[in-house]
Amino acid sequence: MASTGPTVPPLIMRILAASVAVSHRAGNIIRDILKAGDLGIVDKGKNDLQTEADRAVQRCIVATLHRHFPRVAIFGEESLDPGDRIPDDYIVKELSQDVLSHVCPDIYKNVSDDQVVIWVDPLDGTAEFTQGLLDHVTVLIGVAVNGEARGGVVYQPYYNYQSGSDAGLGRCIWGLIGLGSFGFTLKSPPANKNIITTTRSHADRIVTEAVNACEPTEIVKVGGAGHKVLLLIEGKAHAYVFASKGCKKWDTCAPEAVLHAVGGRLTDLLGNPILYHQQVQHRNAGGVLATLHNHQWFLDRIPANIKSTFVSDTASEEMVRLQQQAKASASSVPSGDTLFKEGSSVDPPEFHKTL
Ligand SMILES: Nc1ncnc2c1ncn2[C@@H]1O[C@H](COP(=O)(O)O)[C@@H](OP(=O)(O)O)[C@H]1O
Ligand SMILES: [Mg+2]
Ligand SMILES: [Mg+2]
Ligand SMILES: [Mg+2]
Repeated sequence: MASTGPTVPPLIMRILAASVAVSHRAGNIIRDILKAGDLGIVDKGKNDLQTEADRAVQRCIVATLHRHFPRVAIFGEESLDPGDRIPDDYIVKELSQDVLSHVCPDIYKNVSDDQVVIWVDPLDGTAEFTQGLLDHVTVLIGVAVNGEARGGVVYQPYYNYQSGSDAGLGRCIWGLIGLGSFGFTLKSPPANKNIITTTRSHADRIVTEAVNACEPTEIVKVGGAGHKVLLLIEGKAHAYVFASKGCKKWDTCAPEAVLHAVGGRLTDLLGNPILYHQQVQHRNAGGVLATLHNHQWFLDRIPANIKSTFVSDTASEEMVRLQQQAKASASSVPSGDTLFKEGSSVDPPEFHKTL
């Protein structure tokens, strides 16, 4: 009788195992670049910084994941020259055995390459990184299945950096909806307070107004979407409120999956899901609201005049669909798809399957 060799774990488990493994390498790259001292900072726009660490880590993660999963779509935040040489030691061949030791939930067993999109933020919290607020920095790898955030890795390279040399530097948190999240201790926030976390470096009048409308007893302004979601799952904040279109899919995909896997929610400000399929616009034009508990209570606090300026992904896509339908049925009708085009045109170019 022919032997049936070792069974290959399901795709989603292999992607998470490769992502966890490469996130540790990413942490080393970030720490080495900071130690070397030349951050090579450029401003990609207005208050939108990029450093050599962002560039190097994107090369490492995208090249590694593309090598393992050549048919899976990968979007990274940074726009890089596809001709860039990638050092051999940037390709991480190992898979995390810790991830593979978990049993894959049945719902993912038949997921195939074309159903998956990976969203990579090589360094989240760049502004704070350049200012030495090192625990705000995370590396984010989000795994979407059929347009929904399902799995995520949030690696914090400077976790413990102020705890003395005995404390292990860096930690990896990962999760999969249906399986759970690992690498931290889940804690609820204090019941007698209402701590709101929000941006430290991208605030404006509307961002502040939305936070104040949530009746905070305390406001924690810190960098990074990943870091703010860590505050939620470790009981240090009740809600992450960001009434801005500045966050992108790579900022929210991994944190959303990790949060959701422990019972929390991350939606836009209208309470609608953020979408993560291949064709979706990259910016979160509906803003961001994340909580571990009482999501609806916070949604109800966001003022209607603020809500009316945000557009959910579902609504944008429906609008485009209707416009395409109208165009097809009456070619003489002038096209009016300005809103979606505006949203798309401000997105930074992606590095997608260019390796
Ligand atoms: N107005 C804006 N323009 C560009 N990026 C923005 C932005 N507002 C938020 N972001 C991005 O969203 C992430 C979280 O923002 P914040 O730290 O302000 O809460 C950061 O990711 P990066 O650091 O990966 O670029 C940040 O740059
Ligand atoms: Mg950035
Ligand atoms: Mg980011
Ligand atoms: Mg980034």
